[in-house]
Amino acid sequence: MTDTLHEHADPELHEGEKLVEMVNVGKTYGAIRALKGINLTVKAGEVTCVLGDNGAGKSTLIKIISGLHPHNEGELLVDGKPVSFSSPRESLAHGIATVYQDLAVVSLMEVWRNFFLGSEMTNGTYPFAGLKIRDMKRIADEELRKMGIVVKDIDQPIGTLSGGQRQCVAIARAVYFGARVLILDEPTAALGVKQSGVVLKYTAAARDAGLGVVFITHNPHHAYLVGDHFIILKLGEAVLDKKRSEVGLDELTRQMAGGDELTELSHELKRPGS
Ligand SMILES: Nc1ncnc2c1ncn2[C@@H]1O[C@H](COP(=O)(O)OP(=O)(O)OP(=O)(O)O)[C@@H](O)[C@H]1O
Repeated sequence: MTDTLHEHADPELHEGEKLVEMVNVGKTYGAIRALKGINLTVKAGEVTCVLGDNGAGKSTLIKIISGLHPHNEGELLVDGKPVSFSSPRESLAHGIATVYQDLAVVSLMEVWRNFFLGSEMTNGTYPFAGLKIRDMKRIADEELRKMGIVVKDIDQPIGTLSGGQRQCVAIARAVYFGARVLILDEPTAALGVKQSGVVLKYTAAARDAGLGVVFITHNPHHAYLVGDHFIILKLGEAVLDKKRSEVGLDELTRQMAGGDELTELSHELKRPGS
C-alpha cells in the first residue's frame, strides 16, 4: 500500500454508500463558466457515467474531483465531509484514483515496474534500501491475473502492450493500492471495439470489487454497458440526470446526439419535395 492512500478515508466499502458527492458545484475560469449547478453522487459498487461532447465540462469535473483545480461554487463532499482539494495528492489521500486517457507510464519499463511506479517495495533503510524485485513481480502478476488480465511476460516493457491492456494495468494498480473511487477519463476513446470491451470488463470488475467508479465518455453505448447512473453535460450544465431504471440506451443516444436540436436540424435540412 502507498502511504498516501487512506490517510483520511475509511478503508471499508459498503455497497451503496455515498463516497463522493457534488452539490450544486460550479467552476469558472476567469470570465469563462465551465460548470454550473452540478449534482453528482458516486456510490460504492456503482458506475456513474458522465457523458458530453467536446467542451461540455467533463475534464473540468474530473479536475475538481482529482484535485487539479478547486471548484469555486457549491460543495464537494467525500465520505459526507466537505473538502476542497489543493493537489492531486490530497484527492489520492482520500482514496480517489484517476486513470487518465494518456496514461503516465514509462513505455520502456517493465509491466511490474510500472505497476509499482512511485510506490516501490523496499527493504532496509536509506542509504542501504534495496528494491524487493521478486515480491513486486509476483504481486503485479497475481493482481493482474486476479482481474483476469493476462500479460505474456511481467518483464516485458509496458509500451509493448495494447492501449486497452495498459488501461487495464492502470485500473488493477489503482484497485491494488486501495482506491475507493476510480475516475476513468475516456478510457475507451482511442480504442477499437475489442479493446474497448476489455476495458469495460475491468471497469465492471472494479465496480464488483465495491469501488465507486466515475466513467467519463462521449460514447453512450459504452456507458450503457456498465453504467448505473447517467449524467449528460452540455455547455457545463447537466441536461440529463437519470438512474439506469429511468433511461434506456435509445434516449441516452438521442440526447447525446443532440436530442431536440437534432430533430430541429433535420427539419431545416429537409430536401424540398421529400
Ligand atoms: N484552464 C482553462 N482556462 C480557461 N477555460 C477553460 C480551461 N479549461 C477548460 N476551459 C473551458 O471550459 C469549458 C469546459 O471545458 P472542458 O475541458 O472541461 O470540457 P470537456 O467536456 O472535457 O471537453 P473535451 O472533451 O474537449 O476535453 C470549455 O469552454 C473550455 O474552453
